[in-house]
Amino acid sequence: MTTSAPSSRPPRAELHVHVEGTLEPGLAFELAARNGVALPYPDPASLRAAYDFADLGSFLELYTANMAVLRTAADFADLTRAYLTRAARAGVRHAEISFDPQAHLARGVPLEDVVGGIASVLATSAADHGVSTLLIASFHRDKPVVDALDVLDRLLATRAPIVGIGLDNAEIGYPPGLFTDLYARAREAGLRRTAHAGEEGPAANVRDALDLLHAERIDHGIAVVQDPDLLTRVAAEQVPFTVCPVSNVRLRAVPSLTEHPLPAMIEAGLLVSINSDDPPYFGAYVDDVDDAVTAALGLTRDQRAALAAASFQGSFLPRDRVVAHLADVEAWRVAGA
Ligand code: HPA
Ligand SMILES: [Zn+2]
Repeated sequence: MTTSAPSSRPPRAELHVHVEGTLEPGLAFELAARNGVALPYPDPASLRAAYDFADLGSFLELYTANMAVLRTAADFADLTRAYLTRAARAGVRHAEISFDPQAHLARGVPLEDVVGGIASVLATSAADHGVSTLLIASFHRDKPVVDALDVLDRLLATRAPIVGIGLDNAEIGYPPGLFTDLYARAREAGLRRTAHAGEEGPAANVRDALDLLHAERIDHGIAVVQDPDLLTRVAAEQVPFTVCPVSNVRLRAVPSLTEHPLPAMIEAGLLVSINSDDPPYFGAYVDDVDDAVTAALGLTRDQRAALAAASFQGSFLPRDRVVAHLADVEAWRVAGA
């Protein structure tokens, strides 16, 4: 009888990944050639070498510039497919994928092509990749709320297959309170709600995302450790936090993985998962993130299983699906015990 070795990584959900941020330099060059777009780098290796960031702003500049190669529904489909292929290898069983509709509208790419291209691949992701998927429309904090409201209305009018909304881009100077109308409208429309908060900004942004936006989940949220009262509250409420430790180091929100607040968040009893954010830009898909934090922080198998379990518990999946995934995580945990 043969027994297969226990998988080295747990099954997990990825809850914090921007589809535009999954653009590999090789695919960027392929799409550039296909669309007759010139990239200001001679080859993929030179582009990858530019993935060295001083802060969130310098990352957003390159991330936004590279979107120039995404022109057609087929481009968005290819991008999404490439991510799912790699995510499946990382042990991802469920992915909640964000996209930035405003970034593409600003470049004159029709909303239908963006949503249609991504959704065409997500529709069969479980069969094709063994990864179930949900789509999140993420709005830009540094653009006016009326702009976001207009795009949300268009997404609703066209019955875009989105499960919820998010909030991303620059954080400093753009507090959650600017987007109360957007989140109220999404809530009325029955959409789920997540928001980037406390990435570069203060813990108050996490509190405001919860209290003013009624966000159900917080993306990043690492600043929460600076506010003991808030930390106690989010632990009691089991608010999901989608933490991206490698992203935080690469964008210099945190000096190093060993100094990352992830252990403090775990210690406080938060419902915290680990995620990739923008994998090629930060040199790590979620399996690489798992390996890196495990090595840097000395995580135990039980702690890694708890992070994977939290990824399903923090998802927007129905309860019965969460329970089924939790059984798989538990099987992984005991297989290595
Ligand atoms: O981590 C992020 N923060 C803000 N905006 C973003 N857009 C892509 N990734 C991010
Ligand atoms: Zn993000």
